[in-house]
Amino acid sequence: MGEECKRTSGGHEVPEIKFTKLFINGEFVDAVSGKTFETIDPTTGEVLARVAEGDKEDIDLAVKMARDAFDCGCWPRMSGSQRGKIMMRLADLIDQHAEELAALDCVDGGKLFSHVKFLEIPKCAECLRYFAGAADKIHGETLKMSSEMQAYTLREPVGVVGHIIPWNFPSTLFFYKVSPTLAAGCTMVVKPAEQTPLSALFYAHLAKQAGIPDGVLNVVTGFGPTAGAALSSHMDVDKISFTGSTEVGRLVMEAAAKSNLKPVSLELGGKSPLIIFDDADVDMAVDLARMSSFYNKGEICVAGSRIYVQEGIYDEFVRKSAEKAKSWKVGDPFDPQVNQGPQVDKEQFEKVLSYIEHGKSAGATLLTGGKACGERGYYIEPTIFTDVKEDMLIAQDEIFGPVMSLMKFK
Ligand SMILES: NC(=O)C1=CN([C@@H]2O[C@H](COP(=O)(O)OP(=O)(O)OC[C@H]3O[C@@H](n4cnc5c(N)ncnc54)[C@H](O)[C@@H]3O)[C@@H](O)[C@H]2O)C=CC1
Ligand SMILES: O=C(O)/C=C/C=C(\O)C(=O)O
Repeated sequence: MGEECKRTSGGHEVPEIKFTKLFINGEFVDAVSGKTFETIDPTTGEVLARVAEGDKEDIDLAVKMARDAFDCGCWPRMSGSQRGKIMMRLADLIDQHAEELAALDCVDGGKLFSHVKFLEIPKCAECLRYFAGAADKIHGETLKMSSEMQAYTLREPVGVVGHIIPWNFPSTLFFYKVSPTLAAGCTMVVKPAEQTPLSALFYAHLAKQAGIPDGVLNVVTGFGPTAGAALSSHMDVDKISFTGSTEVGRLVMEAAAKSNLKPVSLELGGKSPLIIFDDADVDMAVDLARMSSFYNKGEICVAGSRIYVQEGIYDEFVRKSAEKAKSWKVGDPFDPQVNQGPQVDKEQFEKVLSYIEHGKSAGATLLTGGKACGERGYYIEPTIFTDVKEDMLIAQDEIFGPVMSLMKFK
């Protein structure tokens, strides 16, 4: 990883953390309050960096800068093809820094380095390129109203957009939100999750290098109830987009309704079922179920963590799933042989362990796993329960951890 590598995590080198301040109007600045917060390396539980703690005053400043940038027209009135060109440059810069960016999400969020480097970061660049291509194809419609009259529609940028990002896919979800916003000609304030603020600040730096004008993309790191709430209730934010828990999604919608009735996009939790019938290829189904439940340590909104298996193949499915779970390697997320790193933080770690305890006390059978592992950090064994009943919490709640619940059906 070159000369910048100075520290170690799980025995591997990680890059120097260069950006820890808020990014407002094209500059890295301290929070108005001067406060900072710690971001933790989940492989060790130790402090990785101190990051500026933005709150309402910083959000106000960032929104004002985003408004000024919108009103000056430098971005919304730039031709779509020119905006697309700048977005393409940003995509190229992301490709060039893939290793460093992947290392940041790995140390900050416990994500697998190889997955982030070879899957997520390229997907972020692809997402930008896709929307860069769309930037000059934002069409309206022409309607013939009568022989004398025609009506037409124009699509216009909505204005200043607020984005609130979770910690499970800090890069992917940053670009799922930021790319279409840039393409449409909007300006924005992004609030990354407090657990994983580092890559967003690096993206802000790259955005400036790519030529995105000052004030178009602002990043305010900080906590949900302060910075996040200030963004969603802001009177001068024209639209808010949020990915995270259902509980906070409700708060965001309420804040939007109570302030300026801004439109809201929410991407929330889930408890996706997999339904596996007797005629399925059992080996393939076992592999897919394992990936579906344990991918990204189960920290994904589409985790297929409740699995219904038809009675004819149930016993075989259970036996093979137990074998496969045992070969699923948990450990240092920089190690290419490892399948699963640590949960993102102590809170999630404890929450997942408490669901496991709940499953046991509710009468489900613990087939494999069920414990924390490793000498330090927030690691949990891939865990499978059988004999799960519909009304158990482990079959109802989004666990957001490596826990699979198996249920037999006729
Ligand atoms: N759909 C998804 O991808 C995600 C789902 N979750 C679910 O939520 C559970 C709890 O995780 P948390 O980190 O507590 O999620 P969360 O919903 O609290 O956090 C997500 C984002 O919302 C912000 N936020 C928190 N409170 C806010 C508020 N009052 N106003 C505006 N923004 C606010 C946070 O700072 C973060 O940026 C997880 O166990 C999981 O079940 C969590 C993260 C992502
Ligand atoms: O598209 C992906 O690779 C991952 C997306 C994850 C989410 O949207 C989520 O967990 O909320």
